[in-house]
Amino acid sequence: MLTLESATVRFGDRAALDRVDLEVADHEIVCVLGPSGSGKSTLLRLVAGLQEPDGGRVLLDGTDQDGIPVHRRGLGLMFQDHQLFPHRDVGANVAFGLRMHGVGRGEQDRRVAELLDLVGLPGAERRAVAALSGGEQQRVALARALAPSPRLLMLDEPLGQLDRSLRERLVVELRALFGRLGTTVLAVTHDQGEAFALADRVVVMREGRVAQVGTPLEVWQRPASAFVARFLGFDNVVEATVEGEAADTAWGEVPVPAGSPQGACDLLVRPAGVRIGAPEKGLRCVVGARTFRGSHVAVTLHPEHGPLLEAECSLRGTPEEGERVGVTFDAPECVVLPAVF
Ligand SMILES: Nc1ncnc2c1ncn2[C@@H]1O[C@H](COP(=O)(O)OP(=O)(O)OP(=O)(O)O)[C@@H](O)[C@H]1O
Repeated sequence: MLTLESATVRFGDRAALDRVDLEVADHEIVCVLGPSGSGKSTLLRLVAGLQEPDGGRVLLDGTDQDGIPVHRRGLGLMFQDHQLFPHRDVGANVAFGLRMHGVGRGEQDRRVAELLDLVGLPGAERRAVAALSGGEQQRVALARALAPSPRLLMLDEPLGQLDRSLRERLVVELRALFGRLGTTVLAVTHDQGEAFALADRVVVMREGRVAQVGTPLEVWQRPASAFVARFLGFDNVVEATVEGEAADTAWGEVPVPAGSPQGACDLLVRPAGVRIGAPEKGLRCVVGARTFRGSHVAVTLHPEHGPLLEAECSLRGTPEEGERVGVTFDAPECVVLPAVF
């Protein structure tokens, strides 16, 4: 469906996109993630035709899009700078793209009603946009983007302005809706929870390049680098030298799974793999801050040597702040990361 071949965009002497290759298959939901300034919006704008490439190609269904304007690319855009028309009602907003395509009035009305049903706002045609909640406005914007049946739907921070609980609910609804409609989606978000819940595949960007592509599970289980691991919120990352099934680190020797790459690397220890026990066994630590996270408690540990460690404790098994403990590590939760980009 969508192919980027060595896509490059420069602003001055800085590459906002640097030889990016990417494939999005029919019916696939791909989310682009990355820190601020990593090139996510530039990628979206390039595919939309709002940004000229300085190198490489954008192909849609095998056709080079060079010189094809935005409105001829057959895309649905739900961008932050494409807000709803505040003085038109919901129906007129949703019908906008259909009118542009010269769809007749009767067909417009039928399609608008169908889309409002789909996004969970049945019968909302005559409501004023200004009187809708943030979540409802987001659904109207989505219905408007979907109305002309785009071959590719592009979303820029689709749920950005909504509060967390609404986002979590909508993201599940969106995934189900796209699955039902068979919509191909390319979305950009800086919220990894949102990306992981929505996407079939995620693309993690760093400084204009792709740092990792994979299913949410693959990326979560096997971050490709220390950068990706840290971006996902894992802080227990240290330099290490692996020999056999042991890694030599600033925390001392840490066991790693059989078959791990050998030699100099970065090592990720997931918080669930940090086992807290009696002070006489393992790495001596003092318990620091404890943060309640709903299903568990995140505990910061100050080791006698090496950087701070985060441990995941059950609600009942959390040690007291200031307590002296001993830490051992679980090999299955230790991931050897290639020491590259
Ligand atoms: N029109 C422009 N002129 C000059 N530099 C630009 C322009 N647009 C983007 N950039 C630069 O290109 C880089 C990538 O920007 P981009 O907006 O694509 O990042 P992003 O990942 O979407 O960030 P954010 O999450 O903050 O929106 C940044 O360094 C940015 O400053």
